[in-house]
Amino acid sequence: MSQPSQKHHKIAAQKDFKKERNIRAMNEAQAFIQAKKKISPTETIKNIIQGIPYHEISESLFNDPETLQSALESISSAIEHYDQFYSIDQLKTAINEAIDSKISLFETQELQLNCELWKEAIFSYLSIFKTEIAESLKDFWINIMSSSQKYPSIPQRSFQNLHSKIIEEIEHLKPSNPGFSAEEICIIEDKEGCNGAFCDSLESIEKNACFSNKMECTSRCLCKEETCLNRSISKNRRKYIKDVDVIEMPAFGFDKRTAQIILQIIGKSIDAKRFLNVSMPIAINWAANQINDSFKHILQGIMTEEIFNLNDKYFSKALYNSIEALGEIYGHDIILKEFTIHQKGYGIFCNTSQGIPKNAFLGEYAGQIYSAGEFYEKDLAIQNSKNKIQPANSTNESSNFYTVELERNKNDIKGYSVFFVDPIPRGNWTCKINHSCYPNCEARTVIANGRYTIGLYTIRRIKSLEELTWNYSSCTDQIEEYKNSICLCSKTNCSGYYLINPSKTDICLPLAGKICALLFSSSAKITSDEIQYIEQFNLDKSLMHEIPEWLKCWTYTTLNYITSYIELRKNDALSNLKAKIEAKLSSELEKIDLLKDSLIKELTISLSRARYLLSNIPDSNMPPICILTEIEVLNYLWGDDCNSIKNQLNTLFENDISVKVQNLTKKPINNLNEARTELLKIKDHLKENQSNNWIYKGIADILHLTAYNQLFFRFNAYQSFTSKNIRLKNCELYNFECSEYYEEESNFEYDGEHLHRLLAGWNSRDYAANKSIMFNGLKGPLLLPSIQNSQPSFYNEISRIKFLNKIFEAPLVSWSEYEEANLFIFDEEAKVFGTPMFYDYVNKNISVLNVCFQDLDVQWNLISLST
Ligand SMILES: C[S@@+](CC[C@H](N)C(=O)[O-])C[C@H]1O[C@@H](n2cnc3c(N)ncnc32)[C@H](O)[C@@H]1O
Repeated sequence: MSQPSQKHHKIAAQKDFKKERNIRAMNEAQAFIQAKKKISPTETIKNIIQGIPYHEISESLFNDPETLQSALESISSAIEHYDQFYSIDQLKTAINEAIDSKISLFETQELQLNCELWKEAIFSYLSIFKTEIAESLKDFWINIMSSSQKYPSIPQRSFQNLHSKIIEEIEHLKPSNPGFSAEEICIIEDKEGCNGAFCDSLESIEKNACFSNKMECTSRCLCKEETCLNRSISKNRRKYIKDVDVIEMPAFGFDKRTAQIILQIIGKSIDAKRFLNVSMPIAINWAANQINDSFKHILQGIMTEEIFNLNDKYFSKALYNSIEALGEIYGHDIILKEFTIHQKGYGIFCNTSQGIPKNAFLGEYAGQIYSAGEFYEKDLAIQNSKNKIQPANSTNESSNFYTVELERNKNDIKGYSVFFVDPIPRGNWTCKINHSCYPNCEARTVIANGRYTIGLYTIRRIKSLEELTWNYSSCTDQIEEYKNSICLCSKTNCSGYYLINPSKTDICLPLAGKICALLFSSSAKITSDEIQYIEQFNLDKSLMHEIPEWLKCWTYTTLNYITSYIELRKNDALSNLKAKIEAKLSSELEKIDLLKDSLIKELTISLSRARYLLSNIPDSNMPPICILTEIEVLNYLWGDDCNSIKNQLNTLFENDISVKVQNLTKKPINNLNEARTELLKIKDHLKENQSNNWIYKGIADILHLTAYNQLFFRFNAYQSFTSKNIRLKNCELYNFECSEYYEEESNFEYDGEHLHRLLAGWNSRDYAANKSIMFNGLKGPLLLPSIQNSQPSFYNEISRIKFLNKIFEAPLVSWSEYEEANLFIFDEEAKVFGTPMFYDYVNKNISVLNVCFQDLDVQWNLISLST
């Protein structure tokens, strides 16, 4: 009986000081929060709880320091345990549990009662500071969101599975189209054996002599047959079998932005990263239903399922609480949008309870092998066929990234080459393995049974239920395609996209350089020294066989160009890194060597494609570019043709009596210099007599550039042609299962300038197909605006200065990249190309290109343009 009255007495006593205490504590806490502005939610809560005058609430508890200490510790650990995020309700539950677990340990009933009172006081304090807690949560969330905003995120994704049924047999060496002879291309010659070192792990195998030379280890090698990874395929070592060791099923993940948000909530400790990289993906993919609020559902699964350890449970609870707490403030629907999982099609998962060990051979990446020429030919035919049904660009479906490159080694007797393995018409389960930025498998080109093939191996131990992944390292130069390739690997180091955009790296040589190479190849004859130079690179012998002389010259010039470019990059690296440590320098040099390899790869692919085209073109000995002779230039500037500059000027000023251009163009001309002088006179006339008319000043500037140009060239158009029909299976075109019964024929119509675009864009695969990319690149540095069509009405003093500055600062940058230059119009049907900026570049690069060009003397002076 005494106890309840004691409680009443205590409560009455508390009422007296409650008001005063609340005000004081609130002031203290507020002062603290104000002083420290943005403190984390945990800190805010700790400050509030520490500010409570415990001795005033419960003297007897306070007089028992040991008990108080232990009770405070349990509250503290309850707060720490949930880490950064709290809602008031979550806190109450946590503190309730923490204090209740202590109450039964208190010896006297009085202490137990005091403790209850104390708990109530804490709750009332938390309610008083509700707004502060919510504010601090909001601040934290806003910080997280603003720093995660820069990462790519998928609003929604509809993945279309290309084909769900695939063959298990490896049929990758049988050509499906007549004329495609991949079978012979991929046979390798036998050589000596290795010394037995570095054969048993993928990390070290690069150092193995046979492997690095793309040779097969055999009984003549000193390595052990049972452990040699280079012999996995030929020895038919254990392969992992679908539906037994591995299983194909829908695969899910989240984007980089979500991964970053989670990391900021749970921290970046090793355990937190392990939770995100390993446990979360397992939970996501094995959750029974992936519905709207599945994120919370998945986290609940981790908290209850036995396969997840205490760390996983701890982090999933922290994350769960955060999502709940934020949902209470912002609304659950809004917060759940930031924690969404998406499907990435199907994937392959480890289906054995014991997992898969490191360095295990999984299987061959089976598929049809194509040479580069054949592969792109087929790709264009597929596009053509698809466009007939659905116009180009009308679909946002992400592209087909099933094809894998297979490189024949540069030491191979037949020379270096690149092939493409396409699993769509005939592949196996390995083509269903998804990409990851932190993969557990790797694809390697190996030699097995005398042939090149791609083997898939594990590079880490794979846990039961874990998804198998490898890093695609695939490039696309189409920015839209790149942007659509948002990666759902859900890893802490995710790069954001599963494709690489080469323009983001530095392998883009300027278009002027590529046109320059074409220009020199068309005017030169190949010498025996140059042939020897090409031979050093050991390019595929069949690629160089029976090709026109100009293409050999182009190969030489381009190789020379790549070598000089790489040398320049290395010299830069050496001078920049001199003061730095040697290890950094060697890794920088290694990167530059890799860049060289990738440039040579692109050159090889372009050559293979050019050969394919040339076999269809009857006039293939004609080079694609031709420099205009003096007479041709004279005709272009001052001839009677309606497109000559003189006649364009006449048409332009036909009705303008204030401009006496007609009179000036009547003068008979005997040579090129006279024509140039006349053009400059017209330029001066427009500038001086029409000083307020900026339209004329714009034309005058273009005339100036035309008159000073020393090098004009044109593209020789070849005959257009339609490629031979290619038989395509329905699975290559639609999302049906692959079947021999449904086939259709398709081809591609090549226009007369397809080859030019292909060679001018030799490290850009879509150049050939896309006319506008090349034309945009030519605008300005290689093609001047049309005088007749350009009447730059907004051309004024400011835009002129900006425009000239751009030319001086970056003479080779396409004009489509800056606003002022777009005041001019370019003739899409232009036949004659060339600008003084390009001529200047050609002259500067003569030594690099090692081609004689003396007959063009440099007279041009850009500075005179600005006056
Ligand atoms: C070789 S396939 C992999 C199997 C594919 N998921 C399927 O169901 O057929 C490559 C395609 O899978 C999807 N994919 C693979 N890895 C991905 C990732 N990390 N994120 C998003 N999508 C991915 C992309 O659509 C890609 O074009």
